[in-house]
Amino acid sequence: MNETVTIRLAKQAMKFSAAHFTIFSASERERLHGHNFRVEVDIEAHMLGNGMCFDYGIYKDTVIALCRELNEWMILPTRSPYLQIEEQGEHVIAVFNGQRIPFLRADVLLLPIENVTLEEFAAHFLTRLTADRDELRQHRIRAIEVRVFSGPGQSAGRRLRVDP
Ligand SMILES: Nc1nc2c(c(=O)[nH]1)N=C([C@H](O)[C@H](O)COP(=O)(O)OP(=O)(O)OP(=O)(O)O)CN2
Repeated sequence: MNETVTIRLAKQAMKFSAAHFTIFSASERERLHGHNFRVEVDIEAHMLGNGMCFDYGIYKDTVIALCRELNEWMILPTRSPYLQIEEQGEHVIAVFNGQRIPFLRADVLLLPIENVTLEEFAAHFLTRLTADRDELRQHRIRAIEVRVFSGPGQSAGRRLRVDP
């Protein structure tokens, strides 16, 4: 059974609201703002007989849980070449181009990404969804693509092919 199928997961619950600013260079960034982000996942897999591939409910729950992890935070990147992050008591200070931008620690989520962009969010979800390679092989998954939207008509997709 070598035929493949693509499962698309784009449930209403695959969303998160977050604040951020995109950094364009060592001296240029956006002002602080937020979005209602949406996530869609395409999973290409082999059919397993019985008229189906793997049970996609597993990944539906995982994507929704990952969205909840990112929901209602001010998100800062820990791997930016242009932003330093200092933690001082109850505050997190984002240091950018000589500016010191304070946030309450309780409002901040530090993510191991280079920039808070659609591309990096897509990579974050993809990394988490493909962490267990044995599970992917067990489900005979060939590739996963994650697409993150910052609003209608604006998204970035990242794709990973899984070695058989
Ligand atoms: N390659 C990328 N470029 C930009 C990104 C990104 O993630 N990757 N992100 C931004 C901004 O953060 C984002 O676009 C700002 O939102 P903006 O588009 O201005 O506002 P809306 O989402 O509300 O869209 P409208 O066109 O204003 O309706 C910029 N570049």
